[in-house]
Amino acid sequence: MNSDYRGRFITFEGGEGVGKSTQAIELRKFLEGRDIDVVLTREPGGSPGAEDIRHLLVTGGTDKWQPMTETLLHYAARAEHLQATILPALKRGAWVICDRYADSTLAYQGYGQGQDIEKILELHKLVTGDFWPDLTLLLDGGVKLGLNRARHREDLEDRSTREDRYERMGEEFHQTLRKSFLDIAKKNPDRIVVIEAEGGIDSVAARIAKTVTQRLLGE
Ligand SMILES: Nc1ncnc2c1ncn2[C@@H]1O[C@H](COP(=O)(O)OP(=O)(O)O)[C@@H](O)[C@H]1O
Ligand SMILES: Cc1cn([C@H]2C[C@H](O)[C@@H](COP(=O)(O)OP(=O)(O)O)O2)c(=O)[nH]c1=O
Repeated sequence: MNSDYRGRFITFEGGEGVGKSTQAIELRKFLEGRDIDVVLTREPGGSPGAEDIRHLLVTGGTDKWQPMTETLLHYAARAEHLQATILPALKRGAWVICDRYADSTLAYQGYGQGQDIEKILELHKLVTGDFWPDLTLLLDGGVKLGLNRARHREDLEDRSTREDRYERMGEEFHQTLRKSFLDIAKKNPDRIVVIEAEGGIDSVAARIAKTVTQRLLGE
């Protein structure tokens, strides 16, 4: 537990389109129903400066950045987001739900794009003071299911502003990601819980509510 703060820090992780944003909203409803003050945010982004950096990362050609540059951009965004949004909320006692955080850097830039995992962990210490969530919910489901859900969502968006740079990295990349997230979960069993992403929104939400109740509400 991050005992310096009264609030709790919960992150959602997993591949594209597995339902992270949907379930983050469901979890907010669940916690607010228990009179908990909730801040819902996302990475990359979540503060004005970090949202500017997000735009550089999620649009344009798939190979527009050197992998090291890409890692540093994610950490630049995270530094802004932590200081401007996450830490102030936790200090005042709110619970922060964040759609992606540092496990995404390990999976995408580390396992996916070949950056050295130990170097990313060093960078994490340097930038965040080794700040990790109290609980991470890893949504795990078939890659095709996620990419199809994500594409369906994007069909509804304006083509010129689509945030689909990572989705265009190909199915093999996303298969690697799924294995990477499961590997990261195995290495961090005290922090990360794997949640089955298949099934309707309500049944996934019920699995998550049960986990959060057991792990953080002490019931
Ligand atoms: N359990 C579910 N069953 C069917 N469709 C879902 C489910 N969860 C989310 N969706 C839909 O799939 C798409 C991607 O979900 P989203 O929450 O945006 O995923 P992510 O944040 O992981 O990319 C959205 O159109 C969403 O409405
Ligand atoms: C936080 C983070 C995200 N990403 C990528 C994963 C996502 O494809 C993209 C944008 O995140 P997001 O909007 O959450 O994507 P989606 O809803 O489709 O899952 O940024 C990284 O590569 N490294 C990181 O550290």
